[in-house]
Amino acid sequence: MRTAYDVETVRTAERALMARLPEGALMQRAAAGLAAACADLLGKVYGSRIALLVGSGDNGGDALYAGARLARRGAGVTALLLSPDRAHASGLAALRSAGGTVLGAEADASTGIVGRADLVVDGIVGIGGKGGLRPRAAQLATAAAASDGLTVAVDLPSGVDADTGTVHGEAVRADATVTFGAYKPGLLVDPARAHAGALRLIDIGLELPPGRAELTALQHDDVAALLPEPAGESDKYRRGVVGVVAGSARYPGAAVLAVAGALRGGAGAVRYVGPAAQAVLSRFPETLVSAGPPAGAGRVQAWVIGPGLGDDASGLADVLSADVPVLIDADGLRLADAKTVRARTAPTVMTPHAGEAAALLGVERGRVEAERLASVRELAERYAATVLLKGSTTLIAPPPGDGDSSPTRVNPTGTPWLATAGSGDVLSGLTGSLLAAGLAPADAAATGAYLHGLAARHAADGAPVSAQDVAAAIPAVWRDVRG
Ligand SMILES: NC(=O)C1=CN([C@@H]2O[C@H](COP(=O)(O)OP(=O)(O)OC[C@H]3O[C@@H](n4cnc5c(N)ncnc54)[C@H](O)[C@@H]3O)[C@@H](O)[C@H]2O)[C@@H](O)CC1
Ligand SMILES: Nc1ncnc2c1ncn2[C@@H]1O[C@H](COP(=O)(O)OP(=O)(O)O)[C@@H](O)[C@H]1O
Ligand SMILES: [K+]
Repeated sequence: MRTAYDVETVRTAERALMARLPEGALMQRAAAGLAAACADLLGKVYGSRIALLVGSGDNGGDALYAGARLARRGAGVTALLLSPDRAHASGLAALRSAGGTVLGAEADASTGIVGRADLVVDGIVGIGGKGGLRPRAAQLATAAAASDGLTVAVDLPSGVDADTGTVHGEAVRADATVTFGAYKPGLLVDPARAHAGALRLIDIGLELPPGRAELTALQHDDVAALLPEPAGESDKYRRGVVGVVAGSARYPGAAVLAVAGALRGGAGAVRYVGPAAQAVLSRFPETLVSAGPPAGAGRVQAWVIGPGLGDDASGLADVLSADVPVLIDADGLRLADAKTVRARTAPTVMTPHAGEAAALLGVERGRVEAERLASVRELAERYAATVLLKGSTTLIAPPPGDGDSSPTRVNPTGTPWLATAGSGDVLSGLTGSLLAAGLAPADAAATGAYLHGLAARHAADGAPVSAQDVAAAIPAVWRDVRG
């Protein structure tokens, strides 16, 4: 599991550790890790040209000390100082005595040092950054973007918000980020994540309380432990039955795709209720179909409602009053009333994309995309539901009061190839099936998103995919995760 902590928690852990260590020891650990990562990226340190972008805080100190280490290995290192009189004094001394050059940031305009560097080290700001980059810092970020060399961010790409993943104006775009002690939420959530490049975590000895994590990302082992597996005494009912209320005369395909996802999600049977039964049966004869209403369809352990429903709200009351987990997607999100959802006693999972989330929150889509973490948490609170916000970073927020041990999850497996019509329908069926198989709501949502993202990568393999391809690839990635 990857775990991210907010700045306040990291600072507290740093203080506790610093009190036990000699002065400067922590920064030396950070700088050693940073220098090693830079050397890996460069391949050959001797003779390389390195530009350090140095702000006035400890982030700049890390860059200066790492620069000194690289200068001692034969690199030509130049530091560009944003505030010469406030730059980290002992870091500066170390760089100078290792043979590095120190200039004011304005020197870049006349010398073009950043543009010609093999490696640009962004030590402008780290977790002490506030708001958007100030104009001179922003100029350096622009110069780094235009450089021929690679850019490594120290702790965080300067200009992104560590706690929220928002980006205010110009920010450094790194090829890699070397972060210290713990991942910060902004490194895992877009739009900031897209600025971070490849992540490398350096252990500097911080002890972080697991219960204070802001964000977790499941990895193979975590997901493998959650996947349902039939036991010897299983039958189709014990494995769970998922009911799917989806599709319409206009959108029969949404029903087919939701059922396609559901059939691969571990439930023992899939019931389909709605007007697209012929389309579903011709593609998946194993589906149990009925014309409705949902209450008359027979027993189910979880419902999925919404994909391709159009304006048909007729099944909604039955489904929302059922005492089993319900996943609401697509048109269902628009049709469901917040009060009814809040009043449910069994769990509810909602799966909006940014546009749907914006409509539910009454804000512009752009705001949801800029503030994904705040948006998903706000929806989870409003609806007292587990909310899975889809998109370039898929986030899963549990309802408030779900226990401190349940932080927001971020899915690490997505791919932009998933942005294809109908892939969300596959995800809702898949996740509903995992709910029916007995996974807790946040686990079902995180596992569904994980498998769905991996399936898209597997199916795409560098080429466009359709939603059907994604569904068909689920068994292969399930096997892969089980290892
Ligand atoms: N505290 C510790 O024990 C350790 C800290 N480390 C480093 O220290 C960093 C934190 O250092 P600081 O607390 O000094 O803070 P930073 O160096 O991140 O930033 C503070 C400085 O940046 C300036 N600044 C803030 N917002 C700005 C903006 N929008 N535009 C331009 N300049 C801005 C401030 O004036 C201040 O001088 C970490 O990110 C990490 O890189 C590491 O050395 C590991 C150990
Ligand atoms: N840029 C992106 N990067 C990664 N995944 C994406 C991106 N854009 C969309 N997705 C994923 O693609 C799927 C699209 O779902 P959705 O928007 O509901 O489409 P549809 O309604 O056509 O099924 C979601 O799983 C979402 O997370
Ligand atoms: K930085």
